[in-house]
Amino acid sequence: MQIATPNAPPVLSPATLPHLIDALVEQGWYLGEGVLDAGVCAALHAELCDRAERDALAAAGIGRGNEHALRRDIRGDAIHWLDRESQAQRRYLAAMGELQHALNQALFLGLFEYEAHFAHYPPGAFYRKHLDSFRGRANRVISTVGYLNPDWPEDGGGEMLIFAPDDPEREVARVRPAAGNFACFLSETVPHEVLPTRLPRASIAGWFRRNASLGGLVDPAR
Ligand SMILES: O=C(O)CCC(=O)C(=O)O
Ligand SMILES: [Fe+2]
Repeated sequence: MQIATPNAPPVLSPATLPHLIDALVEQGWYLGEGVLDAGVCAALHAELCDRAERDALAAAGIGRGNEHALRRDIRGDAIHWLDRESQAQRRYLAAMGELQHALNQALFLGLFEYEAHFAHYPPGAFYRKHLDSFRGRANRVISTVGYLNPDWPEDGGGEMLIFAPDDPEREVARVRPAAGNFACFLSETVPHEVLPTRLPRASIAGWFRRNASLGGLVDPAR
């Protein structure tokens, strides 16, 4: 049971939950603008910038377990897995716990775990079009992205594009990585991409997982 800070507003406003669930069911993705608490975004942004300045981030790779590989031609961010170290992280994770509960109640998804990392994209970095999970390896079910950048200018770049599940060439939405914005989509079917950023770009990417360990095979967490 998460102990809430007295009088702290919820990080993800409860009023967004019904919209989020409807959008996931109808189109497979949800975008909310200004739905994350500004104070928590600012604290998380400061924490990530501090890590970036201290070189306390790891180059992000693709693939999990033994297949993990660094591919600068595919993604150029640097990451740090959330570890509950700060109050802001604990509040963000508590909000994702509430979201997990709401998704399980409404959609019977059996989500049992959430993993998330900070991501710092230096100028010029991007993440090519991809899916977050592959069919048949039922692990990541729902993806979330929370954006942390204050005052993102129109020409800042770094937008995330979402493509139609049934037509990966058709763009259906794009989100500016401005603080407060939040995206949520089906990990197995929704292609998405991060355009090259012009400014340092901060986000938290996270995934709700189902337990995918089968027949004694270990399912690597990351
Ligand atoms: O930061 C974003 O907008 C999305 C990142 C992403 O797609 C991922 O980390 O899998
Ligand atoms: Fe992704």
